[in-house]
Amino acid sequence: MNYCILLSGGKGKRMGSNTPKQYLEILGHPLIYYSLKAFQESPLIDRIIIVSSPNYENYFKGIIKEYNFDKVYGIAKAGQERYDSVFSGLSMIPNADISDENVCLIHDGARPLVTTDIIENCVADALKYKASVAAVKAKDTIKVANKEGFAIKTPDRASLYQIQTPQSFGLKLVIDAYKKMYEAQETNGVTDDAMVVSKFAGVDSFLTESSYKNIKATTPEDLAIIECFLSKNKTD
Ligand SMILES: Nc1ccn([C@@H]2O[C@H](COP(=O)(O)OP(=O)(O)OP(=O)(O)O)[C@@H](O)[C@H]2O)c(=O)n1
Ligand SMILES: C[C@](O)(CO)[C@H](O)COP(=O)(O)O
Repeated sequence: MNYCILLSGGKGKRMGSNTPKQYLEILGHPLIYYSLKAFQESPLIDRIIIVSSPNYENYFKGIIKEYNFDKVYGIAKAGQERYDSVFSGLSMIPNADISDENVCLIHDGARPLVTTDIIENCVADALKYKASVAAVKAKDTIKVANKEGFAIKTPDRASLYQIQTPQSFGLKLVIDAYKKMYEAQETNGVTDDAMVVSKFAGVDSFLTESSYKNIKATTPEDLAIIECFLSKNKTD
């Protein structure tokens, strides 16, 4: 039984819009619709848990019915931070399914360009390596800055990757790691799930090759790029 935790509980401060970015409409649908559809269509995903603010529960109930998104197992309540929302989603999984034979893909609802191929590769690598993160090689030269704003180091680009979602793990592994993080009260600076699994379960994630198109809507200019790729997908 493979799960997807689809995160839709953020406020999108960096986007600066009144509506949280995952509900902004592009080509007739809110962004969140596109990733929900991709997970619904993946033959490797059995159940989807959406994590959202209660204000959007009716929106989800509506599209689940309209588009027959019958893999949606539940809608969990979003937390204050991304990691709280992830744990809220994980907490909905029944004990009987908590085994590393089952994998859980954690996905940002603000990444609408995830594909069934990316999902397939993530599931395969999570089963093979226990932990996988979708990633692309950094294309730009990356500098490390000092506090005064001067570039002081240039890490070797060959070892730098931009990390995306899905982030995929054996179910027991990821749930145990999250529990340990809360027990230790060490949540400072946690921006993704691979960090939690590495620090609290000692398992490093395999970098699963993803696509440069799988971008996250973070700031307003991302929306034009996403619209361009989504419209291309429609005509391909
Ligand atoms: N408390 C939170 C915070 C984030 N997310 C989700 O996690 C994903 C990635 O987070 P990010 O891009 O940081 O979203 P926001 O927190 O909404 O953005 P910002 O940091 O600009 O406020 C998004 O799909 C977002 O909806 C969530 O479910 N619950
Ligand atoms: C998980 C993530 O999408 C990986 O790139 C990211 O860390 C989400 O949060 P951020 O605040 O945009 O870093």
